[in-house]
Amino acid sequence: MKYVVIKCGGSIVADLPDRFFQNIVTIYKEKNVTPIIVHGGGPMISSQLKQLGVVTTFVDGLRVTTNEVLDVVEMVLSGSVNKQIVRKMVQQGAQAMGVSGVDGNLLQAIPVQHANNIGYVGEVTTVNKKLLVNMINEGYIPVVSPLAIGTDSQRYNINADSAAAAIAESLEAPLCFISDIPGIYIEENGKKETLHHTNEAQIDELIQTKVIQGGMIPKVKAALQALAHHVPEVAIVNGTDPTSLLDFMDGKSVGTRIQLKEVSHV
Ligand SMILES: Nc1ncnc2c1ncn2[C@@H]1O[C@H](COP(=O)(O)OP(=O)(O)O)[C@@H](O)[C@H]1O
Ligand SMILES: CC(=O)N[C@@H](CCC(=O)OP(=O)(O)O)C(=O)O
Repeated sequence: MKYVVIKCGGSIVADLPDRFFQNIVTIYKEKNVTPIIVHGGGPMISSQLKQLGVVTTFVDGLRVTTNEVLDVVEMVLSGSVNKQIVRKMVQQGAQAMGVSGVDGNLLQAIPVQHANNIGYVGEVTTVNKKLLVNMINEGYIPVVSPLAIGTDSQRYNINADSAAAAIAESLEAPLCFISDIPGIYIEENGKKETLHHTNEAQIDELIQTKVIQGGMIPKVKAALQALAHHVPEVAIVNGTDPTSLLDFMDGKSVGTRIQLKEVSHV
């Protein structure tokens, strides 16, 4: 069976047009490729924390996660955002099933290694592929929220880009990041340009020079990690562009394609 992992960023989820969800159904029903949706929800978590008067901070694009923060992360991601996406898919005539990475041990994690103490932030060690495949065989499109469980039953907050990469690795499936930008920007002669292709060496340089910042850091790191572990293709595309996802599926030039090594594109 052919799969594609579609990661919907929290920056764009609320603005994704019906057409985007129709395109996912087209991929499933007409192209015979099974989509697995993984979503974020960073801005929604931040706004809920703000309403509760909890200060939130990020280190290298990862949210410092105390137990108090973790409660809100789980409520927002596995509750409202996950169900919003499931409903959108159902509206387009698909059977979708929302699960958190905690359910059925879908995502198992250990604490992320970081120089600072960033709390209950995890990195995925195991994906329960059998559970995903069972859901798919029953005719459901999985919609996954990025929490995970540890061997000690501790919950972990997982950056959604890295959760999507781990799932793509386990299925050896292409990975498409849906975001609020048309791809990775660079500055050329004082003008913002979108890179059509990039690779590990250039990404390292763009992080060093702070051209790539914030939430883009875990995204490109997840992309490179996935490519190093049998994921055949990765791109970052804009979710409001009506054809970007279908163009990605058709191998057309869209957004920023990421490769490990520089390849000539003439
Ligand atoms: N070089 C860059 N090119 C494009 N976006 C960048 C770059 N550096 C930082 N960003 C930021 O990364 C954001 C996308 O990452 P993130 O906020 O985590 O979104 P998502 O919701 O897709 O996970 C963009 O909205 C932009 O503000
Ligand atoms: C550890 C960590 O940072 N987790 C993220 C999980 C959500 C996420 O990644 O959402 P986006 O895809 O919208 O960025 C967070 O708490 O914001």
